[in-house]
Amino acid sequence: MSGNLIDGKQVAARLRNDVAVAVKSLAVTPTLAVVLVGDDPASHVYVRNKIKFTRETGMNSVEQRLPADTSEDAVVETVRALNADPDVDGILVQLPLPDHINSNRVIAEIDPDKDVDGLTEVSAGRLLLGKSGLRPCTPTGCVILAKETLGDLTGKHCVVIGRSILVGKPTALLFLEQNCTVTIAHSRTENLSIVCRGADILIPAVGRPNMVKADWIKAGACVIDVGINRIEDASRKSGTRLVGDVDFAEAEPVAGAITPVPGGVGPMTIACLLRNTVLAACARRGLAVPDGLAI
Ligand SMILES: Nc1nc(=O)c2c([nH]1)NC[C@@H]1CN(c3ccc(C(=O)N[C@@H](CCC(=O)O)C(=O)O)cc3)C=[N+]21
Repeated sequence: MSGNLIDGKQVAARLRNDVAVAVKSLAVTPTLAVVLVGDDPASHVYVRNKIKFTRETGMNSVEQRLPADTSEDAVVETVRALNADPDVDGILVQLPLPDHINSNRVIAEIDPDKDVDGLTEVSAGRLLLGKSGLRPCTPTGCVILAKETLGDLTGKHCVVIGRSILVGKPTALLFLEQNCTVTIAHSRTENLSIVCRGADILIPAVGRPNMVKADWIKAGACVIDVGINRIEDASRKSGTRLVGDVDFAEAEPVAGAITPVPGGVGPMTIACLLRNTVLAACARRGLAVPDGLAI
């Protein structure tokens, strides 16, 4: 491995350890509830991992598995029951939901104080207004990795490619909170490569394999690749492999630091979910943010 790799697996393992230490220090055991509707195999793998890590960090997990033909009303009722359960600190509704269910309606039902994905309107509003609240996991993971690499981010030019509600917009706001100068670039941005080349921190979050080329990157820049794209690869047993939005082979020699895919932002997303579960458990009880979990 080259010296400029940002090891997301290692940083995530450290954060999970910090979470475990924080959990031990609490008088209560935080509980994460995961709602999984249907039988999408990828979703089942993700949920299994989330539950495994939740238990490894000393927390409780409750799993609500519902069949694919569950009605929207029934999913809403499930969320309401978890809202009302005082033992549940965090609620995660695994996305995507089956086509006949309106995800927005289901997410809107989640108690914002239990919204460990940071997806509700109230969570988004709190982030925009700079109020305390639960922040989305992938964007938080990006900030932690950038600070791990660069230290204080004040004054750095951060270019986020992508304006999604899940990643692009909240990522821009979180880096603004770190006193960065933030540009949100997207599919309609003119001279995209030149805009990106101005970045001290470049964060592609588009979902297009190998889109970001070497000449989009300022020499020495920190590149945090949010893309997780499965592409065909006949040389693999599975016939596929994961790549990011960055053409890694080209970009790696130019970047000062760069996250691989897999092993970059992905593991941080799950670690930040665990962190949010502890933060939710503390905030609901009026407790301060535990040592080691502040950003
Ligand atoms: N309510 C909700 N919240 C989510 O946060 C959420 C979701 N639904 N639905 C699906 C997406 C996807 N997602 C990932 C998390 C970790 C990895 C991850 O750890 N990836 C590994 C590789 C895993 C592999 O090999 O397949 C890595 O990048 O190293 C990937 C994807 C969270 N999501």
